[in-house]
Amino acid sequence: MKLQDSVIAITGGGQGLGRAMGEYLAAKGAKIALIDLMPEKLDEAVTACVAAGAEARSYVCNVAKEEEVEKTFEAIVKDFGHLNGLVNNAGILRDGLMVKVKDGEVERRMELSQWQAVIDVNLTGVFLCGREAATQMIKNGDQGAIINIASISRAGNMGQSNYSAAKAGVSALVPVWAKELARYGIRCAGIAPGFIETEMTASMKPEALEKMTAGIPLKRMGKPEEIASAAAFIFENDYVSGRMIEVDGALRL
Ligand SMILES: NC(=O)C1=CN([C@@H]2O[C@H](COP(=O)(O)OP(=O)(O)OC[C@H]3O[C@@H](n4cnc5c(N)ncnc54)[C@H](O)[C@@H]3O)[C@@H](O)[C@H]2O)C=CC1
Ligand SMILES: CC(C)c1ccc(C(=O)O)c(O)c1O
Repeated sequence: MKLQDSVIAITGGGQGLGRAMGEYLAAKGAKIALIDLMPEKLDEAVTACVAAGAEARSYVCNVAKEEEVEKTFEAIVKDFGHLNGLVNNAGILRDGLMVKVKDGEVERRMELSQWQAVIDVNLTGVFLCGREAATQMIKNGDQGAIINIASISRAGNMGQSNYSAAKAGVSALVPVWAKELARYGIRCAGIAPGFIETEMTASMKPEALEKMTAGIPLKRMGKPEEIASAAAFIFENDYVSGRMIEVDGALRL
């Protein structure tokens, strides 16, 4: 698929990896629909995509709300005329151990609300956006690809019952959708990033950063552009489908 003039929707596009992917794909000529909860962040990200050389629009939407997601994808096709791709990137963290023994007593540490919040956004949100993107693409006769952003934590990371379960789930959806949607000319693939340089890691203490990077075989965190270039590769290579790409500097948790 050629990125030039393709229409790509990106959830969680207001900041971080979503914004970086928007700018990268915009520089390759794609038209970008950025979806996020935060209007101010969306405005800044749209300006950055336009500066990178492409048409871009923003859509305020909670990916965990079915009705909002349906309206958003209808609006994207109405505004741009087409939809050729989706990056399911929006995600949140609410880390915590499941249980802990304190003073000889077993305490429940991960609240159901903490579990549910992450499942709602990181798993249900991916399902809803994938379903609506596929619906609009098929109705409109548009071919293209859906990319699910997982994490190295999909293999199971301590303190991340909710997050690891959701990221394993979105990875499992990749071959399911690749098989179900191939007949409509829609591919599906995923990216599982390791630690990537973001605003959060930039604000970490140097000692903590050093300790974290020391455990990565490549001895550095990834850059947002390195995730964005993996996304561009998936969109541009028409024989990539049903698989995960791991971009993690060879780290294993
Ligand atoms: N930063 C990292 O090192 C890694 C990130 N990831 C994954 O990459 C993705 C992006 O991560 P970052 O850019 O670091 O996160 P971030 O927190 O900087 O950005 C996430 C964006 O998603 C938006 N968002 C959150 N909940 C939403 C909802 N319900 N509806 C719509 N938008 C919502 C936020 O407003 C924010 O703009 C996530 O799925 C994350 O799990 C995976 C591995 C490593
Ligand atoms: C534990 C993994 C590598 C990780 C680290 C940080 C974030 C983040 O800041 O969003 C993640 O989403 C992760 O999956």
